[in-house]
Amino acid sequence: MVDPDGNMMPQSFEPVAAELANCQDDEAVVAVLRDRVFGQANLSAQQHLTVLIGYDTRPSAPHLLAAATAGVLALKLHAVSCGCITTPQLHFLVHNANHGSSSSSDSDGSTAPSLPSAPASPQLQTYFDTILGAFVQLAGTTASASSPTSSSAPTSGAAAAGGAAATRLFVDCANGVGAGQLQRLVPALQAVGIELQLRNSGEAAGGGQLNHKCGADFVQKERLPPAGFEDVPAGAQCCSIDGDADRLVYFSPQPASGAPAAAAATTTEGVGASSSSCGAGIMLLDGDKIALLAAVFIRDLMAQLPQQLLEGVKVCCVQTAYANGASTAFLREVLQLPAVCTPTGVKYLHEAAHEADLGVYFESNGHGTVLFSQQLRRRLEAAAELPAARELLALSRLINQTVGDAISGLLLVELILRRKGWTLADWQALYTDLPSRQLKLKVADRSSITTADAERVCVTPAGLQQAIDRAVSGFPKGRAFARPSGTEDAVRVYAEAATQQQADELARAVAQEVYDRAGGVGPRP
Ligand SMILES: CC(=O)N[C@H]1[C@@H](OP(=O)(O)O)O[C@H](CO)[C@@H](O)[C@@H]1O
Repeated sequence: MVDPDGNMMPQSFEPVAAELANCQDDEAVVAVLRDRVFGQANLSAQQHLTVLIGYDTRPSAPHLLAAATAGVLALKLHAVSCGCITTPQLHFLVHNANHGSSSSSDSDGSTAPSLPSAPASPQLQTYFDTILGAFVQLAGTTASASSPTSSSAPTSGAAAAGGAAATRLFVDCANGVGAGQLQRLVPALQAVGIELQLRNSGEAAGGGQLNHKCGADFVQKERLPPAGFEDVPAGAQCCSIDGDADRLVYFSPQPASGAPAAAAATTTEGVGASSSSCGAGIMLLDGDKIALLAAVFIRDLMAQLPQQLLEGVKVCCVQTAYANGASTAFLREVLQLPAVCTPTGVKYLHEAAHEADLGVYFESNGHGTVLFSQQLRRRLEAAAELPAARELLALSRLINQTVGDAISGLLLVELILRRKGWTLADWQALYTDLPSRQLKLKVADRSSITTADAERVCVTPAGLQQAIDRAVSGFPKGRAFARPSGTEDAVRVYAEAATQQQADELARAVAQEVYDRAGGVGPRP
């Protein structure tokens, strides 16, 4: 079962959803929710339950808001409207309502720059205060020791806190709900030396279309600058969020005549196993690169703590099979961190990251966050006289603890680049991606393909995995897998190899095996 965002619902909810689908009228729906959903909350009085409701900028929002509110009131529960907000902000507010505020009050006293005139609800204000307060604390405490951030496109704007040069960041908002929230941050970020230039804010004549030729998924899959970036200079610092602002990738447009950034693999998807190259476009810093940037920063902070404080503390980085092999090798061999692989879908990554005390998780498409366990936070709080302990705690406030969040992710990346004095090219040079290729094709019934080992091995149809293994063995540094999409009627193929041409060839060879053995539909790849 898939939710509107395309994510699989928790299995425990599937029987409830089936019961709801069978309800004949509203009363029956209310009864199922009361008995099967809120009953599980194990609360003595349902009046204590408050339901937080947010909405986005789509035309369906007023209708859905009215329906959801009516449903909550029918259950005689308290409804709180959180306004037009991003998905991760709503997660944050629910978490805060349950666990009490983890606002910037336990910081080192740095105060967040005040927000602009745009009124935020008190709950939302807590969100902004928390992440901005943490940013200021982390940027300020070592401002004198760290090199100034040197953006490839420096501005003459306000000087950053601590005297660093300002960074101009072009943000592709995917014409989604994140635009308005980032707009609120513009003056506050200007005060700390980040000049946001928002594009695709949904304000173009007629309103830009959500995620159309823009957004994190477009940029990551097509390796092209989004629409609306035609005038952005080559080498500029840019990022792209998606429509509901839970994914983030960074990129830098490359000169039209120049080759694509050496490290960037070209990846294009297309039904029918199209493998056309996008050509030179951008230097991409995807979710893998964000995860590794965070991991490097965290490892450096942890290295400043006494060994005994970290005794038994489990740190891990969670990826999926789509993570570039070079990122996994860097994690294991250079950072000496365990890399865990889960099936595709953030619910799996989130769960695996929760098992560690400090779990960094990101899908390559830019959806992810860093989770700190309660136990680790307590230990750090007890050692708060140590600057690195205070900074790790601040990091746990800067990064949304509930779900991937493009806004707090953006602050995380900007903070680390500033602290390290890195440009995007420096960050890209952390490791060199193996060239890769993604394809997708249609088969008669994609459920005929079943997988194991975090989707890296095909169990059925019989013989497919052996055929993939044979294809892979012909390519140096070759790796490939095929899996049925959870959100589209397609089978996705991923391949990487020593050269782009080989990655393309391997992907096509695997797509052909899938086509032949799993009932391909349409032209053979
Ligand atoms: C290769 C890829 O990007 N897959 C995406 C996509 O899932 P598929 O199961 O591959 O269709 O949508 C999911 C939901 O948004 C996201 O979590 C996942 O990363």
